[in-house]
Amino acid sequence: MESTISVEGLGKRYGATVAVRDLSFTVEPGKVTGFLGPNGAGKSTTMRVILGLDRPTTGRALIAGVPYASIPAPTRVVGSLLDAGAVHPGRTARAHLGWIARASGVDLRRVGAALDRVGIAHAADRPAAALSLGMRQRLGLAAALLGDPSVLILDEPLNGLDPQGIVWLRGLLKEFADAGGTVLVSSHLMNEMQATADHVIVIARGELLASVGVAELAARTAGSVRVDGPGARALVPELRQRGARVEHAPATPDAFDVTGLDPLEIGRLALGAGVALRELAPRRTGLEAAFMDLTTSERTSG
Ligand SMILES: Nc1ncnc2c1ncn2[C@@H]1O[C@H](COP(=O)(O)OP(=O)(O)OP(=O)(O)O)[C@@H](O)[C@H]1O
Repeated sequence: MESTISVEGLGKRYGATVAVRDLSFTVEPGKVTGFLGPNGAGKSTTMRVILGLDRPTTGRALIAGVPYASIPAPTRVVGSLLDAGAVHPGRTARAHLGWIARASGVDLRRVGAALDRVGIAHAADRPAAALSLGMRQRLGLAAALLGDPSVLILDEPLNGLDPQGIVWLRGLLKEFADAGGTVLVSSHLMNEMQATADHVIVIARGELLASVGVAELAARTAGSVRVDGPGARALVPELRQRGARVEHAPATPDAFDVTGLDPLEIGRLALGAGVALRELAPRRTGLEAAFMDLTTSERTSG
């Protein structure tokens, strides 16, 4: 079954703090949707409301057309990971999943498969307190996948994963989406989101800033290129003349960050000027630069 998440005019207030205001967006099946925003933007709050863990002050959030609380067997429709620390420290990974399976009417035989799928079968009988952060994150993912859901809602699932783990999770999410699943995943790692997400929803101060395809957003903003070499300074006037923004890289004698020209154009210019470079490398990806632009202008205008 394919399930869309729709957030409609959502508002959430905690006393005097407005965590989310009039937020509307949809998360489509068949795609990985990144959920981005600075600290305190309201991402976790929105995810908790979608999962029925927090009551909205205004508006609503629906999964496949109904609120989470109205889904008859929710773990079979929605898998979630909000806080990987939320495991009883004395309970083993296997017992933790067994407990969730029993509580949600999932066949206990799925536990072993889920442990295998997230790569912690070898640690299945260790108490949760003896698992590393990355292993607890994988256990949380196993719990999310246990009911074979069509929707995944994951809050910062990359936290604590090693580079292999990050690549593994990227593959898992893409596969899940390719099979028609709906994925909403928050992260602060822009490079990773650019590699993983098809679509991003960007919020700040509880408000929607953008809901857009990753490629489109990344293309809107050029990333910066680090240009470093003993004679690089000589290139600066020419770079500026061609419309690039050039900033001296902090704490370096000869390095500059150039925005608005691609590395090949800069390389040709250096070649023409006979300037040797030790570094000519994209630094910020388009998504990271776009995120900074979006959230910084919001901060200064707000
Ligand atoms: N239970 C709560 N009680 C009071 N204020 C809260 C509560 N939960 C969240 N807030 C406030 O709501 C705002 C949004 O927080 P939220 O955790 O949703 O942001 P976030 O985008 O997930 O941030 P981060 O990237 O830091 O995890 C913050 O100002 C936060 O302090």
